[in-house]
Amino acid sequence: MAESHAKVQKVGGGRLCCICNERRAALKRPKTLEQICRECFFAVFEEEIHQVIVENQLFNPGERIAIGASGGKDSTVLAYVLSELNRRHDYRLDLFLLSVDEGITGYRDDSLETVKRNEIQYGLPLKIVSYKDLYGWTMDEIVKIIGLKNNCTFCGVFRRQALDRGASLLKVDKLVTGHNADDIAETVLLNILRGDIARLSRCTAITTGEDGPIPRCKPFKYTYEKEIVMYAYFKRLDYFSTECIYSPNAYRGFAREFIKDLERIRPRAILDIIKSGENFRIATSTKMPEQGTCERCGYISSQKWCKACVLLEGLNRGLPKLGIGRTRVLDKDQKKDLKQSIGTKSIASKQCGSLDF
Ligand SMILES: Nc1ncnc2c1ncn2[C@@H]1O[C@H](COP(=O)(O)OP(=O)(O)OP(=O)(O)O)[C@@H](O)[C@H]1O
Repeated sequence: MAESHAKVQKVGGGRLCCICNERRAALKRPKTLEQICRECFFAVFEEEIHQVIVENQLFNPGERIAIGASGGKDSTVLAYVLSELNRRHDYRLDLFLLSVDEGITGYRDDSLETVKRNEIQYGLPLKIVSYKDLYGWTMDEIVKIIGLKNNCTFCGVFRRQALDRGASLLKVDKLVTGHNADDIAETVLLNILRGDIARLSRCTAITTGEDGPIPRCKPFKYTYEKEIVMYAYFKRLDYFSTECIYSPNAYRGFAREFIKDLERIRPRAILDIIKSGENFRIATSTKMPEQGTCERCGYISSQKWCKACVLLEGLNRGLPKLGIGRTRVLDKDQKKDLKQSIGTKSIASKQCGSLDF
């Protein structure tokens, strides 16, 4: 509701909450610009997420659910709110925290300490899987070789698979992540800017991977980042707020700033971009990649080898740019050898590994 529509009353110099009309307003809700009190903010924030869960039938009673927990604000609020809603509405879910340790000194080691505290605070069992154990490399080691420019490709591709592997170790039915409305609007824009039709057609789905090993859901699909921060602040949740030290992704940064500018002028812009993304119709003549399985590790892939295996092969052969479209670094024989083993003409990838949720 726009502020002009909200019934605004004042008491002793302060406005009354436009929802309960009893308590003093403590904040202006970023999504609607309503002046509301803290208690009503908690109630509407949680109720909207509950409605998204119910309307989209995200869970079934008795399911085991892993929460992708990075220690950051989004996944911390997700873990907290999901445990609350699970109790309040008797979802009957078995919740777990699942963290991926990418091996980034001074960043992930600190944020994992936060997740370990969350494990105790929320009473949710925690499983940690690491890049070092799964792939034999930490991100610190990869960055030493590849530099800062393309490291997000490695990290995004490896994390996606690591979360699936962790989820399968936990034997869960689904994995939920803290991707919020801002993240999704940003990804819609990036996929348009890159002309990535395949990703554009799936990036707004609230549940993905239903045909893969473990479906993924985004209960915060319509939740604004600013509201998540406010919720965490007012609830005094314990989360880690430092940005990744290896994340210079300038292109995504511009998209993010652009969306924040639009939001300042018109808060609904975020929801409208998501809606536009949902309503794109892909021409039937557009060729879409066919999903199969990686011949090497068995993970889902539209090529002979999955992206993680291609990147890993490059690292292990001392040719780290192999999977990021730098085939110029190879001589003729190496290129031929590579094509045979990977079974694809083009192994070029997108710059950012996190365009797929
Ligand atoms: N290392 C990790 N371990 C487990 N889950 C992760 C990890 N990194 C990201 N995720 C999951 O993916 C979601 C989106 O991650 P992203 O890197 O975009 O971080 P973010 O938007 O800052 O989220 P957060 O505030 O939770 O860190 C997170 O909310 C979380 O659910």
